[in-house]
Amino acid sequence: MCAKQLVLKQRTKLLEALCCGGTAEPLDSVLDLLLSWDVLVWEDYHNVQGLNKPLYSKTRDLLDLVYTKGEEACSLLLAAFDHVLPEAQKAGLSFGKGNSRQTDIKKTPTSASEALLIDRPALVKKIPDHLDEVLEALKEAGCFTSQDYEGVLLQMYTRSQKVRKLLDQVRFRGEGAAKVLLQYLQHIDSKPQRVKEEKELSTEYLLYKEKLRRSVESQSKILSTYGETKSLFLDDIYTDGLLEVVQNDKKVTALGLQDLVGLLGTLNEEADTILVSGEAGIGKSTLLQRLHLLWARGTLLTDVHMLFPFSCRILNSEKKILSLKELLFQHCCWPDRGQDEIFQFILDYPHLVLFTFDGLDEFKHSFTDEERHCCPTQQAPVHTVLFNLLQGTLMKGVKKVVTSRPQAVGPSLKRYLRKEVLAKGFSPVGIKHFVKKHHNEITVATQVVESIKANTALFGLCHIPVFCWIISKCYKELLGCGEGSPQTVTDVYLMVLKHFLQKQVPQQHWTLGKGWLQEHLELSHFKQPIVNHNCLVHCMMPVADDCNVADSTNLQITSEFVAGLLSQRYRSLIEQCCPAVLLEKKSEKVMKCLSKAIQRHFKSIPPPVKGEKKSMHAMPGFVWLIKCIYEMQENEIAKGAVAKLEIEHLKLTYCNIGPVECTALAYVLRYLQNPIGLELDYNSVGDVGLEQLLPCLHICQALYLRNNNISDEGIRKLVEKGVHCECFVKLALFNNKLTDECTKYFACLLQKKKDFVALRLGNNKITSQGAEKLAEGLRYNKSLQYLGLWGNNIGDKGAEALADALKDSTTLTWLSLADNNVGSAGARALAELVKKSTTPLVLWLHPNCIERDGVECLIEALKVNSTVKEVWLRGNNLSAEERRDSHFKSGVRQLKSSKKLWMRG
Ligand SMILES: Nc1ncnc2c1ncn2[C@@H]1O[C@H](COP(=O)(O)OP(=O)(O)OP(=O)(O)O)[C@@H](O)[C@H]1O
Repeated sequence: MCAKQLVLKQRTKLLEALCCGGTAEPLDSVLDLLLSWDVLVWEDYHNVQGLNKPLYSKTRDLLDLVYTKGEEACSLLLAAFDHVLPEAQKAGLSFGKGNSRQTDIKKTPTSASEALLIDRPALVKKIPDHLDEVLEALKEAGCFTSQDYEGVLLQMYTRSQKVRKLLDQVRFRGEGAAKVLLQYLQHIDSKPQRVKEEKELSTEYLLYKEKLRRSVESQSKILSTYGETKSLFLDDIYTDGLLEVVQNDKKVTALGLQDLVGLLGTLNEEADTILVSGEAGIGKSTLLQRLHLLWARGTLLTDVHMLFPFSCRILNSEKKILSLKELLFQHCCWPDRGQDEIFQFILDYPHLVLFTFDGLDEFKHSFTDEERHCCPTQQAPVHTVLFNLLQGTLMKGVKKVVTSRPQAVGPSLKRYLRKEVLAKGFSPVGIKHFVKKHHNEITVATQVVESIKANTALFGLCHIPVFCWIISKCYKELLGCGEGSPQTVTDVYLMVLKHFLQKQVPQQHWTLGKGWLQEHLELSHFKQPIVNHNCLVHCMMPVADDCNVADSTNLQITSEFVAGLLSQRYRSLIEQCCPAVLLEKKSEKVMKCLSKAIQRHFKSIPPPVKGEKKSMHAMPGFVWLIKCIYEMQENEIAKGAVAKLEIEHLKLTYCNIGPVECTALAYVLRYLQNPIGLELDYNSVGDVGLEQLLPCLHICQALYLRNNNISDEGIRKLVEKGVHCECFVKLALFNNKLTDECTKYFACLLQKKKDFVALRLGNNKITSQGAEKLAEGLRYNKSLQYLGLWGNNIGDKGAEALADALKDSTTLTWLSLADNNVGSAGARALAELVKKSTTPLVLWLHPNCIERDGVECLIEALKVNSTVKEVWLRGNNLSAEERRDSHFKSGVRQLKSSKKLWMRG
């Protein structure tokens, strides 16, 4: 389709993509590019910008104007959109072939004004850091009046808008002004930007900075825990948790606290807001507190001069309208003198300032970008100020870190995020460190660690720091309970209850069984019953009514607990608040609700496309339902909920599944009647979660665990069980933490399971040694169809070993050794495999370092064997000359046209 047609056909989508953020920045950036590429002349630009035109009208006018300019202009317009829009907003749009050649070649300017026009997109990025000095230079040279000067600095403009105003004004002032600006910019290039030296800064500023640091330090030194009287110093207890970012290519990368504000994981360079998201109790507030403390001590974020910490819960109580200036000074730290000067520093050096907002999920207003507010000294309701800060309409350039539970962050906020950091709680080593820090006595710490490790369900729970804290706090109950250690969240909550009750009663009552708890609940140490029977079933109503429970984390947490309390195990505990018969009824009702809700989920699956499996993609709330069932610990309920379900594939990608969720899933899914493919890609299963999944491995025909932080140890346990599971035949482990160590387990799996079909191990750290080990297992296997090792480093030796082991295979149809450092020696060995293959094999060898002789061997092999389907060789080591060689070309041409060979040249 030609560019004009693309613009016309996608008009609505283009309009929406450019304007949906509500800010003029994307449109302005497109206009900059079009001016620079000569698609628009100055007059066009002013016509589009118009006076007081709404954003949508401006964009419509631009689309109309460029459309009338013809095919080439439309092609460049699409290229500009492609350039400006963030990836998330490009979905569903086609930008055609683009006009990349033209956009890459810069015209040679014939005047200073033209040079500024051609470089406009780059200047808009560069000048903001030097705005004041550039303005001074223009004023000094007599090119700008005071009015011009002030007109550029109006507070309603963002930083890049100020630069555009400056450039427009320079153009208006003529060639002389343009020359002065160009000269000054050349001068800037040779000297790095610097903040005023500390000694040049006023005493007021320095005193304030010190006061702010001291205030932040004293606020963050002590960990605020639930109802503790004793102070707990953050330094004594802080344990590093796991942090991850999802990059643009969907790759998950681990992150340290020092990288939180850095470039790693940036998705949208224009945005300033960094989100730290994670489930309840995963440690978001504690992480922020640590960040504050380290900044205040000058050991982290050393380039940040001022850090302003906010709590969204406290902001809720702000009823007055107030300006940003008032918000900063009244809520964080009051300047004793020089308010204006200090605030001016913040405005002048936004990149040296950081705002943090803890607990956005607790803020009573939901995020919206409908109300604009961009003036830092103008008053507005606190939610308007906060939302405009997060969007970047207000104080563009100041980095903001905001924490929230995931449910509270919708798509409207996501589009303003610079990056999203996922807090994933403690690693197994982290759990050990935390417990050791918590207990001074090493013997107690060791006992607690041992008893956590001995119970895998509890071990899973402890990766959530708040549970780790509870367990450590209630260690006496854990170690001396005599009724088995906690398995469910309900068990843990009741343990806390015992802990508090125990503090109120004399020492002789220290046998802490369930009976003890019941006795004390009945003795009514509390004036009111702990649980009101009306609230019990009420909590479960959203399930019955099919409301969107996924929106409310607190409701989810409460109803999990309620489900646990209503189970057979604990019902007796609450008999005092409700007659037994009624309780029985309520419990039955809850069970029905859960079972029905699961059925409803499955009924919503559309009928499978012919030839495809009946697949269900879990809706929000599915995992929570499973967790409620787990809390009840009654096999019959789990069985009743899933036994009759007919699905072949269950997709739970990006569902925030960690070890706790794995325990619940395995508990319920083990009752499925027919084997399924269980897809858990892009979660945080880890080795602990993988172990938790083992009880349901017998119903897994396929297990997909891409991007899940799994290491060799996890694989050891998986294979130990997997070899005995009859229907388990496919495994995908792309992008985990696997090394050569795991290949001996896979070799054993392949050797013992004669029907294993697919093994995908791409993007791990397997070398030639691992490949050789794997080959030992492959020699015995007569069933494998798919073997994926893309993005490892098996080299020639590994390729030779695999080719040799697979040469007699009658089943292999896909082998990926793409990006594995394979050279010609490996290619020659693989050519033998290609020659002998009796299957429609597809072989991926792109990109590697195969040279001409290796490629020729593969081509010869392909000519000999017509059953082989495809060989991919793009991105290997052939020079342009070799590719042009006529003999070589004729060999390739025929294979390429029959689509058997994929290579360039
Ligand atoms: N990194 C850590 N080191 C030591 N203890 C931690 C850490 N993270 C969390 N904790 C413990 O877990 C408790 C809960 O953590 P925190 O309040 O930070 O979680 P959160 O994710 O902010 O929870 P919510 O979403 O409920 O606000 C803390 O009070 C502390 O006892």
